[in-house]
Amino acid sequence: MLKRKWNELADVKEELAQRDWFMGTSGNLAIKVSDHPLQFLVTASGKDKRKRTNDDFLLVDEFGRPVEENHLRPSAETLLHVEIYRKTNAGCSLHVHTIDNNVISEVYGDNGEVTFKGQELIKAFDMWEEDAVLKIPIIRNHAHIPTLAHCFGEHVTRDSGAVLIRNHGITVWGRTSFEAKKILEASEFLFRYQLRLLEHKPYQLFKVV
Ligand SMILES: CSC[C@@H](O)[C@@H](O)C(=O)COP(=O)(O)O
Ligand SMILES: [Zn+2]
Repeated sequence: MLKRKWNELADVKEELAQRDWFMGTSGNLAIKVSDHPLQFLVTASGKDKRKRTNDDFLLVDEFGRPVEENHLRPSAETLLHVEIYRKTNAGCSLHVHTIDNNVISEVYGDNGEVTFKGQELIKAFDMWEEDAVLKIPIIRNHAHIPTLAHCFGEHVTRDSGAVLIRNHGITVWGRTSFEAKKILEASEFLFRYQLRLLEHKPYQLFKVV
């Protein structure tokens, strides 16, 4: 089981690396391994996530503490992943920094959310109605990680979702790694679309959905 989950997360990491979504060692990923006790694999802190090595992940418990002591440190943002696995049935959570998600978080940060409507790709969030509105919350980038995790956790109410951290990045989660990756890719598509749209229609910034 552990080996299978390890390889699954390593494959996701490789795909996201191919998209160049781990600039400057940023980003962290996690995958649940067991519910009782709650344990998940998380990326080791500060690594170049474009490389595939035997030190890429370590197993942590429900508090984000390593299950076995070794030379690896869990991601500095492990507590955000803890929020997800404690509160939902999610199986995988992904955090990346991209230019697009950072710019969107700054442009819409004062609103506390960015909304999308009338876009085919919001179906990736399981929203199928024609007039559905997707809201992605934007939270402050608290340097104190327990505070950041607490603010983040207030938006973790479903088994899949996405939260932007202002001028930092996005964290998404899903029941499976497939779903988490789908939500991440759809979010980045929507962000790039919105930024491109603003180049052509700057007044769209003030449009209320
Ligand atoms: C220099 S990368 C930025 C980090 O502070 C952090 O935001 C991040 O995403 C990666 O931290 P990590 O501890 O490697 O998981
Ligand atoms: Zn980060």
